[in-house]
Amino acid sequence: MKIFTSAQIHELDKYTIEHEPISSLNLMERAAKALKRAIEEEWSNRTPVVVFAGPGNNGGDALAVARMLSEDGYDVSVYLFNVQNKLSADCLANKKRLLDAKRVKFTEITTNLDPPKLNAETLVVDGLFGSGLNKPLAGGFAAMVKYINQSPAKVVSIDIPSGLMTEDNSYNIHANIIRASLTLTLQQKKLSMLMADNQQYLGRLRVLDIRLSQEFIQNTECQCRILEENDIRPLLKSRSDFAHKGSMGNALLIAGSYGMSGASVLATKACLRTGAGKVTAHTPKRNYEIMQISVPEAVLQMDAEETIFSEPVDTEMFDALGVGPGLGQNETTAIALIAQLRRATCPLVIDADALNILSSHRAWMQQLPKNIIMTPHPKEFDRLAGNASSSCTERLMKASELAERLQAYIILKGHYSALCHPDGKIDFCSTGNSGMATAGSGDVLTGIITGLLARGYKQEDACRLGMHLHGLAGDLAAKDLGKESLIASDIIQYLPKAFLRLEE
Ligand SMILES: NC(=O)C1=CN([C@@H]2O[C@H](COP(=O)(O)OP(=O)(O)OC[C@H]3O[C@@H](n4cnc5c(N)ncnc54)[C@H](OP(=O)(O)O)[C@@H]3O)[C@@H](O)[C@H]2O)[C@@H](O)CC1
Ligand SMILES: Nc1ncnc2c1ncn2[C@@H]1O[C@H](COP(=O)(O)OP(=O)(O)O)[C@@H](O)[C@H]1O
Ligand SMILES: [K+]
Repeated sequence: MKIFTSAQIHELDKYTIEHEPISSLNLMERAAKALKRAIEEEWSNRTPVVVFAGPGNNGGDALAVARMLSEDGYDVSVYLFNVQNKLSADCLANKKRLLDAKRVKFTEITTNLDPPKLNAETLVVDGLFGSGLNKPLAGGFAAMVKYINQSPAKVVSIDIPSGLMTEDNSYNIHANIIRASLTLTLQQKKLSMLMADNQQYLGRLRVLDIRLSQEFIQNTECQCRILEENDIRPLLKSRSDFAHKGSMGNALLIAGSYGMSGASVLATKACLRTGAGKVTAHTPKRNYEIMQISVPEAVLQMDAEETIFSEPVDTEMFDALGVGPGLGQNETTAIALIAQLRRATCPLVIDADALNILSSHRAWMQQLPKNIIMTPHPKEFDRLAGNASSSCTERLMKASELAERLQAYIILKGHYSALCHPDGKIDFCSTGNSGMATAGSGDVLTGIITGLLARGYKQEDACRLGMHLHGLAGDLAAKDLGKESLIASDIIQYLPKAFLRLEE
């Protein structure tokens, strides 16, 4: 699914009107029908409805929805905000249709509003502003939003909670954004809807297909998209009948320190489960028995040190290197790590403590080879960037800039993990669930991506497929085991089923 900007959404709207062709008023009618249907699926016509409509097309949608709900027997009161005496053409047309229908209580607000009582039974339809919002809400609109938010009423937002920007909300006024129970967004999710810090406004999110031009959607380039199973399936490599372990990729993982051998166990197992022919784990001596017993399929390469990673190793015979999980941040390890990164001859994934080490030696970042893959979670990214971001969108934009500057692939992990490409594009992962918020999940991802690189996937495909498989395995595990009890090893255990699902 492509994520268009508000400017592109506007173009898409226009293109559909011109090329379907359909009048803009009929397109609004189509959107309103879809909205009305979705509302009726959740609330019966015994629910009193209060509609707040703004002056633009979001308000137009709301007025059309009000008319349709009233036709279906709902008791509807409408408040149309027209403080500048300027309504969009379709909003005005829908005001007329609504008044002609004569079924609703209608108030047009031109100065001050004496707000209606909103109780727990009331359903508020929020159609104040949609994708045309161009600055934070203030004045009477802000007061209205606060009034709605403080009421016990349920709120359904049309297209986007009023006050929330389609893209960046870093500088928005957060108290002046509607907190919806349900958001019915039109055609596609908006960028701001993927950010963790905006979830509080959205409530449940549903996307309604209003049949905007597929031709435009397919032919228009955009910076961001959500990867779906259809995008991922074609990436899968087949396995030749004549495959042997020497032809299926040779992976190296440098992971684990004393007390953190589990990280290397998880990464190594995940790497094996991803199909690599051979996996070598380089780890401190003291982890020998643990590794040997936990992952008998792996080849072990012991560090000279008992408890830490201390010396770079030759990577010439390997097809991929993953480094970082459970590595610790000892100064000796830091020096070994940077030497390792400099001399690595194969594709590289760096994660966890390897990223933390880079954060405390940021000058070294300039020496990183191109096309390196980094997999920070938000805190690791903030350390890497040198300062905390004020919002998730700001962090994402910084990650995208860093990926361009370093010519690297950066996976900013979370719900909707974001893969930032060296060319500025961003792919969001659609799989994964909150059950995966458990220690070790990230080590599993590092193992998976390293395994895919060893199997011969190009960096961008290894990242895309790796994120998707990781989340899908987590989703399949959660289906059987529930989210609460899920642990990182379960993700590994469900990797085979994730592959099977993609191969279906
Ligand atoms: N995309 C589609 O395919 C379809 C879209 N549809 C619907 O259209 C919606 C987009 O409609 P839209 O473009 O008219 O914008 P909308 O959000 O109603 O607001 C614009 C008005 O708000 C004003 N304004 C802005 N910020 C403000 C502020 N802070 N405080 C005060 N005023 C502010 C702005 O005034 P301006 O600043 O431009 O003078 C202008 O008057 C979209 O979300 C969806 O619901 C469907 O009908 C059909 C298919
Ligand atoms: N709520 C969630 N939804 C989807 N994926 C999640 C969620 N929470 C965590 N994950 C995934 O789990 C992994 C956690 O990684 P990380 O924080 O590095 O864990 P650790 O360092 O403990 O191994 C990431 O890939 C992340 O995308
Ligand atoms: K809205």
